[in-house]
Amino acid sequence: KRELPGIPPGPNFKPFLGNFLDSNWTYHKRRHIYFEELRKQYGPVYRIYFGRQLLIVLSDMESINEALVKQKELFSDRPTDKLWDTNEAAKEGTGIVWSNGQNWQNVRRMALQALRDLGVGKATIEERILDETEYILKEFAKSENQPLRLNEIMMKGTSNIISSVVFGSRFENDDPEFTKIVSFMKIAFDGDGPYTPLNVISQLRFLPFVASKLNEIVTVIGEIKAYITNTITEHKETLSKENPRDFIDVGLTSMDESKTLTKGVFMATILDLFLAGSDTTANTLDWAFLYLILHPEIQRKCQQEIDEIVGSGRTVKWADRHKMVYTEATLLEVQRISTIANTTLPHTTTKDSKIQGYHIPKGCLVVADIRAVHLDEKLWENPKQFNPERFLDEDGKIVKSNNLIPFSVGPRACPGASLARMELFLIFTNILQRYTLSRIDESEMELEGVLGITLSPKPYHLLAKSRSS
Ligand code: HEM
Repeated sequence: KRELPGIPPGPNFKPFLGNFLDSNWTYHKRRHIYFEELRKQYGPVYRIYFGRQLLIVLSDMESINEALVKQKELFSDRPTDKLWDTNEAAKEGTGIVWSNGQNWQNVRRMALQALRDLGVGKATIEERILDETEYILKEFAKSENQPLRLNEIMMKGTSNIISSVVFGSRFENDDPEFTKIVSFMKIAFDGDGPYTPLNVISQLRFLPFVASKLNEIVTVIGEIKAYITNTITEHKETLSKENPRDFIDVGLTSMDESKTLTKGVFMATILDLFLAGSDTTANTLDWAFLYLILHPEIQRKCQQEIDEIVGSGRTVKWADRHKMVYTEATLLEVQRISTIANTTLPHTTTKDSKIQGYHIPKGCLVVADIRAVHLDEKLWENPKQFNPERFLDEDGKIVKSNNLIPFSVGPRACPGASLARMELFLIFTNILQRYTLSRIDESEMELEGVLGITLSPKPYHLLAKSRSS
């Protein structure tokens, strides 16, 4: 119970459990509010104990930059050895999210290069996103004038975009295998992620209830891996190294050339792209439409801009975004105010260091509280108010802000940011071009959010009315 001298301040804690009961019980699904309270009490750099692990929370731009950018060599590792569940999942190799050192650099570089070669930021990926948007719109058409829940539709859409980038094909929305994979991802993201009680008391895994849940997870991951293995086998037979069709082709080529990219690492990387790329983007869209329903005047302004710049005769394209400043500002404001990744994933320190004068010991856990930066009153006027205009200057141009960091900063920052931005813009605008969304039940429209690995809106229904009828 004796603390190291000079470490950041923080709340009282219990032996063995640390502050676990507060973060997981008192603030169940509301850890973001717990962090908000702690920041008020202890300032922007504070500590809690997650079980026996010291966890440092950095919750202003200065401390985040000081750690993740200025001391990036010390703060860019993941605490793979300290988290029981990730250790378990990584038995056959880690992908991008949970690798460290040279292995991480190699696999991250390979994935980024592959995404670039396959056309993220270029027309190829745009076509895949627009194709998938048409399927999303078909789901809207099926539920016209009936209560509609966006989350599953968006999850299937964003997973299918990753699928077409990775496998070169999409799943049918009513394919039971696909529905199972998507609901598994949803369950995983609704859980506590790195804050799972198993990381405090790993023996909990022997309780029958927990053991059967873990077995279910192992079974679904096994099925996903079997699917990936089959797809890899099929791809091998038709592979042309000069013309990679998708991520699997790029991976197969790199596997031949590099020893670090083993089959286990490649498999884990594909799982990472699905897990990190589907729920995050789907959730941001879910928030975006919730805010538009609550602010019909902002929805109208976005639609007016779409009508003016594109009209109704063709789909909205990525190149249109330069002229659609109000819509761009609205999407930036959604990312600021909802901050679906309320904190970064856990980082760890490879040496003792100092942040804002505090001692940060080697091997502790560190997270950046992105939500705290996005709601910092020193950086934003009325931060809890939804106001796209804050991202527009007097000449109606977009104001770029270094304080908007939904994808984190430093070497661990999200490698999927370009893909995500493209998806957000194309799906958001093409839906608004064809549908007007409105609220059904006011009591559902809560903005506090429910925290799993990401922060999602409390499930809500909306009404989608075709603009052409
Ligand atoms: C709006 C959507 C998204 C948001 C807000 C988001 C946000 C983030 C954040 C905050 C991190 C953690 C960075 C850190 O620990 O410092 C992260 C990591 C990551 N994201 Fe995203 N992300 C999004 C979409 C995507 C997409 C579409 C992909 C894949 C194509 C993706 C792949 C990854 C991967 C692989 C990592 C781990 C990076 C590493 O450890 O080196 N993300 N993302």
